Amino acid sequence: MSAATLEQGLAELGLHLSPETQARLAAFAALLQKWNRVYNLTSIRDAGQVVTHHLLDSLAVLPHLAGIATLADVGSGGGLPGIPLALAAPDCHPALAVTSIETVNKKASFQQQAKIELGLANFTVVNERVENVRPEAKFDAVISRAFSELSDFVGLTAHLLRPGGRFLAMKGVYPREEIARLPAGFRVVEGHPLTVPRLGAERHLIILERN
Ligand SMILES: C[S@@+](CC[C@H](N)C(=O)[O-])C[C@H]1O[C@@H](n2cnc3c(N)ncnc32)[C@H](O)[C@@H]1O
Repeated sequence: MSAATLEQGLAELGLHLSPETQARLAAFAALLQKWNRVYNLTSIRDAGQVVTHHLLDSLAVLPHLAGIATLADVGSGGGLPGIPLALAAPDCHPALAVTSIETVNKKASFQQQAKIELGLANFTVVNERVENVRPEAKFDAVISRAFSELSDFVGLTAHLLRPGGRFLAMKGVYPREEIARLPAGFRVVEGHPLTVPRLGAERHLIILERN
């Protein structure tokens, strides 16, 4: 993994993370690559692409998390975007706690191992189908990347949100057709184009609320 690519990418995102946090992000990337061989966590195997497609892509949403203290990452796979967000939070969003929900046991086990190895106090793993999760306290927001189309995302996760909570959907091209298929009771309140350094692909963060 190129530490310089990460450092430069973070600067382009306007994120000021300490050298220690950057080292922990690099350590997570190394864990992901190491365990990918066994657990098949991601199709991305190139070290540089792990930085752009996983670390920087996940962290690009950070400026849009203002006011959110509890965040559920649904269908998190190898811990994306949840683990990079939890790693960066102490430097730029100290109130943030991330709960990661993943149904596949081996992926959740990887995340638990990463939590232990990286000492992630603000990160919790739940190995369960999201529809079966009944949190003690509902979340300020739920986020997902590459999980499902918008209508399924809101349908499967609405029970996790506190009143006034928000759905954050990380998407590629602006998902006009998915928005048109949203069920009644949900609306898009913000749509942000995201520029992820060196990714070379469109990204959008779509923010939704209940009506
Ligand atoms: C395409 S992967 C995306 C993983 C990660 N978010 C990323 O961007 O790399 C979708 C993940 O959602 C998980 N998943 C699918 N249905 C789920 C459900 N009902 N509850 C929890 N996780 C689910 C799958 O096991 C898979 O790991």
